[in-house]
Amino acid sequence: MTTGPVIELRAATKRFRGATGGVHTAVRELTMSVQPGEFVAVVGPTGCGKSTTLSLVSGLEPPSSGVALVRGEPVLGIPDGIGYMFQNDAVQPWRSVLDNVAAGPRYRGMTKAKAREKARAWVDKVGLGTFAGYYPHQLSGGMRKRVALAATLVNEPSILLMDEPFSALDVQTRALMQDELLRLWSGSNADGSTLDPASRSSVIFVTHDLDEAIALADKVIVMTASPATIKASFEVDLPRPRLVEEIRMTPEFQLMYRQIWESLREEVDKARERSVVAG
Ligand SMILES: Nc1ncnc2c1ncn2[C@@H]1O[C@H](COP(=O)(O)OP(=O)(O)OP(=O)(O)O)[C@@H](O)[C@H]1O
Repeated sequence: MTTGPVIELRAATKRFRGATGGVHTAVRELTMSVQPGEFVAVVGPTGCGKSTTLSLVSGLEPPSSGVALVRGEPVLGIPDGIGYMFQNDAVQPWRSVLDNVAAGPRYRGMTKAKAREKARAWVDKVGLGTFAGYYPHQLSGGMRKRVALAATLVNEPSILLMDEPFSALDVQTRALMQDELLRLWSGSNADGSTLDPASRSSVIFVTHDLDEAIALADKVIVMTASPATIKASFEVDLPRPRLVEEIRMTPEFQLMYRQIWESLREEVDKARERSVVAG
């Protein structure tokens, strides 16, 4: 049983060698941690190094210096129990909804019958019960996103890494998916009960959208313009369960928004100025 943070980056730096031989620092001396069951949103200007930060946690990229730890162990390769969701749907077009969701459990060695049974439950949970036999091209973008969410959550990840998963959706569908994510992450049941917070997945959710970050998260981390390091961290002291469209209307939300935007705006402006100079 892990007692400390589930995810920790300690002074993690990531440098990439560019195509022309130069070295680009994407992430600089970044220190952050995520506690068991904590939902952390990361916001920062375009291209600052948010995705690279996730790659350090997932083991897709080793740090150039500093350390990345998952459950107190240095990350060497992809740690167990990690689920991902990206902007792209990542659904398999040749598989039905049910078989897309069953693919993870099958890959992990479950029998076809068991995997489909488990997948069936998740397809129902994301509201696609009547579409289980459909193929991705027969679904809307929002429905494909539900498939991707079910296909990730069916594996019961203890760590969920999300890189702008809803940014391609229209505003209404996006709000529905945000509510759906919160409901499933908190383990809400029809009787109103929820999972003990420490048993929930630990989430890092990267987004450009400050509204989304505050509505979803327990903590919002603001990153600096490139290279990414932590500029500031804000605890989001808003009650749960939350409905994103409702929580956004509250004065507490709007106050938080103004405070965090103050911090983020400086970095967005820096990044814009640089892109004008570079352009
Ligand atoms: N594998 C790689 N090789 C070389 N450079 C890379 C690599 N991955 C990322 N970079 C560079 O690192 C910087 C940060 O990229 P990253 O994708 O982490 O930023 P981001 O904040 O997620 O961007 P966005 O907001 O646009 O999604 C960019 O300049 C990018 O070109």
